[in-house]
Amino acid sequence: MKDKVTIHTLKRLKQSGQKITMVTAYDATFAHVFDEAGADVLLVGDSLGMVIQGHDSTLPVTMDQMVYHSLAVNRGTKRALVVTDMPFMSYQVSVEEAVRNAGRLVAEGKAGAVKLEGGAEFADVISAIVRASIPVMGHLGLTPQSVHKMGGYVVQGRDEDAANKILEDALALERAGCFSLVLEGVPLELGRQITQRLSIPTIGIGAGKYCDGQVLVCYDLLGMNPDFKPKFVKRYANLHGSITEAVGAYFSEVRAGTFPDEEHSFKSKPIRLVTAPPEPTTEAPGEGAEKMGPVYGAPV
Ligand SMILES: Nc1nc(=O)c2c([nH]1)NC[C@@H]1CN(c3ccc(C(=O)N[C@@H](CCC(=O)O)C(=O)O)cc3)CN21
Ligand SMILES: CC(C)C(=O)C(=O)O
Ligand SMILES: [Mg+2]
Repeated sequence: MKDKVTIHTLKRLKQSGQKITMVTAYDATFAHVFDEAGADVLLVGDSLGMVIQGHDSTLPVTMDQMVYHSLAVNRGTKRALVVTDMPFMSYQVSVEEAVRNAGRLVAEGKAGAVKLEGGAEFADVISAIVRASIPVMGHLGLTPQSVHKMGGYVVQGRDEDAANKILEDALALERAGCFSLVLEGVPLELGRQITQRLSIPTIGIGAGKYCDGQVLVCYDLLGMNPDFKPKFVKRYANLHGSITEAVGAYFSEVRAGTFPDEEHSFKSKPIRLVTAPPEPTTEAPGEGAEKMGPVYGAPV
């Protein structure tokens, strides 16, 4: 087996100028495909609240759900580093709760690292988790758990003050002990400058080409949702189209009676079934007989 990716692998990739590949995964089957395809990092993103659960934000996602998906992704992964998002309210209340929850993701969910959103105001939380020997990935810029504070999913750091604040936060996260950080929804030039100023690798999503790596939500890059196409998403496949075609063909064949055919059916020697048909019932139909329909409820 190819060597497992660790936080040290990622630092070496930055130092040698090689890009880091990261994609979200939520289950073992997709994780296995992405791992074999060469992902360096698999992110069990709290975006699962939107793409798996159908919510309109990531806020309702719970710790138990992140543990469940993290374990599933872990089982499908051989080489990639599995990073699991800390969900909303699992690290904001107190340092103690944050360390305990990060510990659950690693101990119960078998994550190799955790990710949390926020800047300098979370430096104490991050250093406490790192002190517990749990690697932490930061996440700055467009931080979806702050959707109400941001007033929507809006690009961050467009003016000089906002850009400087994000750079300060990035430096604070590096000092606090993050091994890497996600930069989401910031202008290309800010992505470039932060990447240049940090010794830890930056992973961009809508943060331009100068980041040390890139991450996308797997369903976005695979083209699963024709109604979701923000500027930073590139579709490398049209799974929505392929799947619609595939299940459509299946439904047509079922309706036409051409599936299953002989090739997809089990054969045996000729068999004569000897079990007698049931005796006609003599009892009066009991309560609920009506609901059972004409076959069982039929008068005798
Ligand atoms: N499927 C999916 N992909 C994601 O990238 C993603 C999620 N879900 N859920 C969690 C967050 C939410 N994200 C989002 C959601 C919407 C936009 C969006 O609509 N952006 C517009 C407007 C940007 C602006 O006004 O500044 C765009 O065109 O990029 C961006 C990021 C990123 N994350
Ligand atoms: C988009 C990535 C960075 C993320 O945090 C998620 O998928 O939840
Ligand atoms: Mg997330």
